[in-house]
Amino acid sequence: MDYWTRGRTLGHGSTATVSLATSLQSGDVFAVKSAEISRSEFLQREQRILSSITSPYVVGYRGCDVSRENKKLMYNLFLEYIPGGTLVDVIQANGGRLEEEMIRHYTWGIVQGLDYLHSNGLVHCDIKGRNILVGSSGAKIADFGCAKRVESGAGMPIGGTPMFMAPEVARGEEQGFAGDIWALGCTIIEMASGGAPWPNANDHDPVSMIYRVGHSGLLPEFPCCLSEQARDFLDKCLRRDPKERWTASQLLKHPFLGESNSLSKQETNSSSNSPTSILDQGVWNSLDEPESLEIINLGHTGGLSSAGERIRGLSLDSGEPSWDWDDSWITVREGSSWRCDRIMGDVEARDDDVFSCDSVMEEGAGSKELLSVLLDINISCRKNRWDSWGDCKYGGDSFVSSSNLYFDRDRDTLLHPVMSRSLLQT
Ligand SMILES: Nc1ncnc2c1ncn2[C@@H]1O[C@H](COP(=O)(O)OP(=O)(O)OP(=O)(O)O)[C@@H](O)[C@H]1O
Repeated sequence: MDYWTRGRTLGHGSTATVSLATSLQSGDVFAVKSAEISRSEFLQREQRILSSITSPYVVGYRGCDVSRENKKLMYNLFLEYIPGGTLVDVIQANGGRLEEEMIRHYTWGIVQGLDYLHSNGLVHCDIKGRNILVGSSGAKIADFGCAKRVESGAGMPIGGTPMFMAPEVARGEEQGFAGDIWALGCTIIEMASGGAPWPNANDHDPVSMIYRVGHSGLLPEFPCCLSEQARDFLDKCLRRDPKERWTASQLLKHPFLGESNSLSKQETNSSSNSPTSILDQGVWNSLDEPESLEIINLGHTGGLSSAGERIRGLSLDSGEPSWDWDDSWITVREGSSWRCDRIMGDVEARDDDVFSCDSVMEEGAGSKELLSVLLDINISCRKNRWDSWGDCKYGGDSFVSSSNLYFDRDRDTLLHPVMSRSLLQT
């Protein structure tokens, strides 16, 4: 890609912003996922993975470059533009839940994608509706910022979204192919119910979420609207023991996908980019047409001016659980630790204070057992009170997306999304 211009924003994650773009030579439209180069570790990891694979069920790779915009060096990953939005957008556009025929259709595409990835030794690690894009031929797996190769994955931190984590992943034991299958099961629940796989869980409280998934012995509730066949499929995905879960290639032969699946097969055989089914047509009609592209000429970024506004923008626009942004947060990176100069309840936090799990647990909610394995966490807390776990932030040497909680096992560190956003701007 030689010369290109950036168009309207398609979406935000906290690791990157995705915009529409157009090639000045060919006029081709594509998506560009960009992050400041100093904060592009996840994006570069995604580039390494996407550039090595190609499948109709995975968002297509189109190249990468580095640009200078607003005096900043940006790392850009070029992707196939998928106009239908994410699966979550499609669920919302269909009144909050999908009919079983649509669930079958999208599930078939996701399982095809997983079968391809797994047979190439790749684990996605963050399957969920928000990371599935919907094209004219069905579902395509996107957002490979957490993905890893099984042969090199042993030393890598566990990543993903707590609400979609398999029990063995939540316990920090392993994150393999079977973890993606569990997350697929959670995504089916998302499609069938329009809600979270653990409906009563507090997704602002990721630590207790992880504890519940990993140690409670419970399963997410199966939506009652599903047929027996679909419930049986779900049962094969949501086994707590990863060895009992079916593989993607087994799932492709399950009657839920194997029978009466003419829609999926017919669409895969089509090379057209236009919607080819009534179902898709409904989706397209409900979504915005792309706006005309605005040339920015690699030297201008429009939009939000101050760092604070940009942070708030990330917080508000991500569409993820609304992590509170509060100006009373002060987090400063200093050496390898984080400091906070606020008074919090009975505890005065001084620079570089390190709170033990016990002192935190006096005020924190639940999950002591899990925290006991996370020693020496550096914690900053909001002014005047210890809040729930969802409002605490945990130090570490990385940054993450608004929806994801990263668990850095080398440093025994949990990273909280709010902190990631402040990290992005400091
Ligand atoms: N190829 C694409 N075509 C169209 N829209 C896209 C494309 N890739 C991403 N998007 C939009 O941009 C949003 C953010 O993309 P993505 O999830 O890849 O970013 P991220 O920074 O990795 O996010 P996260 O915070 O979930 O890790 C998506 O939810 C989607 O709305």
